[in-house]
Amino acid sequence: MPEHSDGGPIGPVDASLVPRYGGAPTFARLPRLDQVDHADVALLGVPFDSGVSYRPGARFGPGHIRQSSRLLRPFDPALRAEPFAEQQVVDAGDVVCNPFDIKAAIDSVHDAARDLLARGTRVVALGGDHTIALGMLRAMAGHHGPVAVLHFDAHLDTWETYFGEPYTHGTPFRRAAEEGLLDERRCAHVGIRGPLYSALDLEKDEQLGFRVFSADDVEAHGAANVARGVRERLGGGPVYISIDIDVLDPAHAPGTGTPEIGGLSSRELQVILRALAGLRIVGADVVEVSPAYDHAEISGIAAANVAYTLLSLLAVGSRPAG
Ligand SMILES: N=C(N)NCCCC(=O)O
Ligand SMILES: [Zn+2]
Ligand SMILES: [Zn+2]
Repeated sequence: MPEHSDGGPIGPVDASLVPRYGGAPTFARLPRLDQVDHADVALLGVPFDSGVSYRPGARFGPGHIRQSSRLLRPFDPALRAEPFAEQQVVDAGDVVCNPFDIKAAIDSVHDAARDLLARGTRVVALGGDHTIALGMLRAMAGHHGPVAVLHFDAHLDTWETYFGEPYTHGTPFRRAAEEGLLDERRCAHVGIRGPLYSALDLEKDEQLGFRVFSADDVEAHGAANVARGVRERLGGGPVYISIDIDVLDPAHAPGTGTPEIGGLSSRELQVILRALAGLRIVGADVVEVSPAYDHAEISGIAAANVAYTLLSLLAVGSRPAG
């Protein structure tokens, strides 16, 4: 059982008392949702990858990210945060997603996130392929109204259809825009690169309300300057952060389904994420980790640490002002 610290949040199992390679397989060895009275934040596994266009396997992402989260420690020096002590964080287990019915799977993600939000619990989803962001965004907009999306990815994911199918991992943000879930004045992609289908892809993407901060922009201007531009774009309203692990260069995250060269380093991603402290983050996801293509847990550890930074940002953002 995880540690209770004098009536405050129940944190992870103490790694100085119980070896971190043993114990419960929850994210960071945190308590499960059913072990606490109230959760401020839940990690929610979404083992689903029926929306992929190339390499499969992201359905095994949640388990892999949890396994790779065992080395996380309680204090985040970069943000001067204690993400597990300042708020009650739990592992809410996995959504039951139908692998043969994509629409039904998106509904299941929506229902699970909606129910957590209704109980005052913010959600960080661990995918799964990028299709699942649509279910998350439906829940976010249902609760908060249209939200800004800050989307880290090599890919736009605003394409129209694949094989005539509207619900895939290359199309969630187009569907979300069509459904009115997004505040189109405040959305942005970070890390875009690689070949497109046509020059029109970028024009259509812009019409949906996205501003592109490309991987080349990060190289030319530096991560800190890009982060400043991103913050300006996002403004003060609710923000949903969606992180496709393929935003990282394949050297920094080989375990993914549609890798593209010339990506961000894990360091650059950390710099940009940490610069978001203080924004009104209402939810997030980390998607597209496909463990069969991973080596030495490189991608799993990147994803686990990115999720940790998201938890720190949520802790910092919910501190009383002043
Ligand atoms: N969401 C991710 N990772 N990839 C989308 C790529 C869609 C394509 O194959 O064109
Ligand atoms: Zn991608
Ligand atoms: Zn994606």
